[in-house]
Amino acid sequence: MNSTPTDPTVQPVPASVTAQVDAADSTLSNPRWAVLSLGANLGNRMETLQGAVDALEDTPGLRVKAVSPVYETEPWGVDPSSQPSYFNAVVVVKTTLPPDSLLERAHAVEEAFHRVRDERWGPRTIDVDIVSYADVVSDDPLLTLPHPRAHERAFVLRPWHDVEPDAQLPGVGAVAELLAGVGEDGVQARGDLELRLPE
Ligand SMILES: Nc1ncnc2c1ncn2[C@@H]1O[C@H](COP(=O)(O)OP(=O)(O)OP(=O)(O)O)[C@@H](O)[C@H]1O
Ligand SMILES: Nc1nc2c(c(=O)[nH]1)N=C(CO)CN2
Repeated sequence: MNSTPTDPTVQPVPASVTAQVDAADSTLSNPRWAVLSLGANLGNRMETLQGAVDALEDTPGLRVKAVSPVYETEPWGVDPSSQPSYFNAVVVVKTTLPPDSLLERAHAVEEAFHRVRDERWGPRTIDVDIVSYADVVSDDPLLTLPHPRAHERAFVLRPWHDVEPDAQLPGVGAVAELLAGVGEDGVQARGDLELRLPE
């Protein structure tokens, strides 16, 4: 049976769908580098951080390429005596997931470790934030890139600098310079602890 352009069953594909599929196709054939920040200040912090690294590596379309040293850090953004200290680290990944799927996966990892969201900057078993995704800059509140507070957080910049000394926070500046600007108070290297890079 012939279908002609006037066939009412052949609907044009909306431009927004075409754009989304094209974007997904180009991401699939072109893996991107992304940097994720991990933080934990409830429960067994090391076990949870390692579990999060392993869960990320178990994600189809995502490979963990580098894992930073672990830092014990004062809670940032709140009275530091009001919460337990955090363990923080960053991971550098290469991924064919587009940014929104990477965020979904980050949230799934948080849920797997029973993260509860009640108060802003409240204590948590695990927090997985997307610090940067390739050179993408976006002010979408659902996924702001780079992370809107990464440049003021030594608990992100210090471990990132360890694994990528020449890194740039897209649209903001060199990680080394941002780190020099914020200083390293309240950020203590835990040389006695180490996260394993999945095999
Ligand atoms: N780069 C990003 N990484 C992770 N979440 C983001 C990002 N940009 C925007 N968000 C949005 O922020 C929401 C709240 O995130 P979350 O609960 O992790 O915040 P938080 O860790 O308490 O604070 P902060 O955002 O300051 O780290 C998420 O549901 C997500 O939609
Ligand atoms: N030290 C430290 N402080 C924080 C952290 C964190 O991971 N480490 N995460 C927060 C919300 O993302 C708020 N405050």
